[in-house]
Amino acid sequence: MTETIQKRINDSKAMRWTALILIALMMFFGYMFVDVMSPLQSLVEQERGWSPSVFGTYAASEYLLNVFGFLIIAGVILDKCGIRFTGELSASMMFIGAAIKFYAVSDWFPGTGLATWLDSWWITMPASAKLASFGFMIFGCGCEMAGTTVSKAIAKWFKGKEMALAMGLEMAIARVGVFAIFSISPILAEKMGSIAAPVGFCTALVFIGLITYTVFTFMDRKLDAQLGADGSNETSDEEFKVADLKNILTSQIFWVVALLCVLYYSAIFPFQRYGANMLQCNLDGISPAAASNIFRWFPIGAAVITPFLGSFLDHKGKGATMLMWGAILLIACHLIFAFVLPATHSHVIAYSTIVLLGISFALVPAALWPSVPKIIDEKVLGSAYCLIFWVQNIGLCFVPMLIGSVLASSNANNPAVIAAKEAGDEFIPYNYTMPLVIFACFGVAALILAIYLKAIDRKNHFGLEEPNIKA
Ligand SMILES: C[C@H](NC(=O)[C@@H](N)CCCCN)C(=O)O
Repeated sequence: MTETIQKRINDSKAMRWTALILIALMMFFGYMFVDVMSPLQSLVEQERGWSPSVFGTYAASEYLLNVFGFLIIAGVILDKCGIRFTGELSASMMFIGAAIKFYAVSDWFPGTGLATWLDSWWITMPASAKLASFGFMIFGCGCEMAGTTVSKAIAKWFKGKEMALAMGLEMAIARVGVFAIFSISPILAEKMGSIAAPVGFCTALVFIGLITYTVFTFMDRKLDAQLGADGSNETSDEEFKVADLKNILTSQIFWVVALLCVLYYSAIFPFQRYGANMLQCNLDGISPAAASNIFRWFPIGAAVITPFLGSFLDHKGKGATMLMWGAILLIACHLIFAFVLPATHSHVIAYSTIVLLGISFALVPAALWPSVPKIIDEKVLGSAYCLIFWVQNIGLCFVPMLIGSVLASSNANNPAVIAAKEAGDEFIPYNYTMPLVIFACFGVAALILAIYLKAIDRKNHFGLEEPNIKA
């Protein structure tokens, strides 16, 4: 008797990579929206009166609801309702939040009753900033929930296949989005004569992301029909129970991964906010544009290398070792920025350290996210990703504030800073040594956790050092 083996939609290379492109586009547009206002800080100050501290509050609002528990609920929604519903919900929240922020910075908003009311309390925060922060908070919930949904979707579609390469490519595409918007946003704002133009442009792109994800859901429905699942919890036979969260939270390896994640990313994303200014201060006050030109090799370097490292992980493994090397490079780079760059003012050292940091930023994400399905039961994978993001978001929300205050206090008696402020100079030559040492300390703690992770993997055989594709 001949047995016919039913081919599934994700067995076709073309189909699973098409699925990846469709979901990665949602994240690409999402990451563009996140940073659309980052290069416009001074313009927003001129046009809408947002001071640097208002800008900081607005930036933190992205993570606020997530930190106060939304991401935990998001994990339950993801595991209970599946990747189709949660993806659509996240993309819709991203679009609604984006549209609110667009309205807040548009010329239609000032003079309305809502604007007058919002201006009547907490007067240091303009009405436009309050409403934009509210929109960004909703967008941030959608975007982080989408990030976890995408990881779970890739784990489902690429299980036993090129999973790490697919996750690496998805992250690479998102990083290209950051690079692209840093280049496009100032041009659009200048050409259209308003900060609302790039925000409106990216809001439209976020809507396109909602459409591409919707197309993916039709493909995923087909995969479920082939898997014989009912579509509510697409990948698992067993029903998810909220009580399962207890198993995650009491798992030692979960906490090792979550803490490693928050420590590592706290030395990356918050650094990204200060990086260009740090280069300016250490390279004899080069222009902000010249500093950005050096700094943008960081996300682009990571984008180019991440898929190769993902492919390496698929075929050769060594995930825990990659995490260790990523942390070692992170420590080395921050120490070079802290001590070698201020002493040498060398552009060659600046460029090569940025490239090294890009390699680190490829090593850790490429190894970290595909390792989660190896240590966590599939039916609670969504909750596990969300809980890791939750712990990480706490760091991303508060570390920039910590770094900002350390930068201010460690420069309080800096004569060059005092003189520049007294002279009313636009450029303030801050000394970044203390914040950079803090970033390096995060790296040291992440390294210790990576070494520990490798040890418990060796003992418990989680397979972190094993390839995803078995020959
Ligand atoms: C996949 C991973 N994403 C995250 O860690 C997000 N929780 C944070 C994204 C922050 C963007 N402002 C990554 O991008 O490596």
